[in-house]
Amino acid sequence: MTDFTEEELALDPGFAARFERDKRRPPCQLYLISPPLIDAPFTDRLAAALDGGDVAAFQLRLKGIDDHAIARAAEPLQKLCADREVAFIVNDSIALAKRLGADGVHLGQSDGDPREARQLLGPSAQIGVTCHDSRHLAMEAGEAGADYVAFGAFYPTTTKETRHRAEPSILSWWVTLFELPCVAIGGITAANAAPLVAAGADFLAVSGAVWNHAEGPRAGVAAFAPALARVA
Ligand SMILES: Cc1ncc(COP(=O)(O)OP(=O)(O)O)c(N)n1
Ligand SMILES: Cc1nc(C(=O)O)sc1CCOP(=O)(O)O
Ligand SMILES: [Mg+2]
Repeated sequence: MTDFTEEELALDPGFAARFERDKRRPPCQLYLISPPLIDAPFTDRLAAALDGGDVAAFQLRLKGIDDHAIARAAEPLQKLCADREVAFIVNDSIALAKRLGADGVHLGQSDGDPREARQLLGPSAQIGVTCHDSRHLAMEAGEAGADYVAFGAFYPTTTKETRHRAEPSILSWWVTLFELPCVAIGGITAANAAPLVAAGADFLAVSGAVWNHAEGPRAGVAAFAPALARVA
């Protein structure tokens, strides 16, 4: 443990703990979620978003269309992600993630068992699990072999109807106790992201703030850069 002066600790008692935590964890990164519906030019929009700054992962989250249509839409997007070394994650379906040879799958609480996903997708697949605002669900997901746990929604969102509201304290609780990465999701924008980063989020999962940015998706990603720098 680094030594801090009494003055430093009196000014901010949490500083030493955050300093040690942040030394252990890589900087917070963006995890981009697709809009629920896309059209053909979306590949160009994704390319523009990836030009805007570092994106660790892209999740294909299409709603209301069947797996064949998702598979067709996925092809150019998956190639683009591979070219840019961005992890390509499929939402909801273990079977579709397997069929596409995706880098991973994101599972909601009723989308399937992380153990089953591990068996089918193998040891290198990234398996994420929605845990809402529940410490219990997050510990269960960790025990089931998830590669990350996702908490949310932190803010109001128009991308999805949400029934759970999470507070930044669940992130700081998680990162104090566990090494497994945590994702924050729900209504996150460049303007409201700072408390989530300060609380220890390893990834910010973002959709609307990028795709609906007034100056386009490239600017949408670029806008997050200042917020992603963790300030102790
Ligand atoms: C990173 C991330 N976190 C949470 C979710 C939400 O998953 P789920 O609860 O299954 O809801 P849908 O996205 O399927 O509507 C997510 N997709 N990604
Ligand atoms: C897909 C999703 N899951 C959530 C959860 O709380 O589990 S919130 C959400 C929507 C994320 O999109 P945006 O960044 O536009 O709010
Ligand atoms: Mg789901």
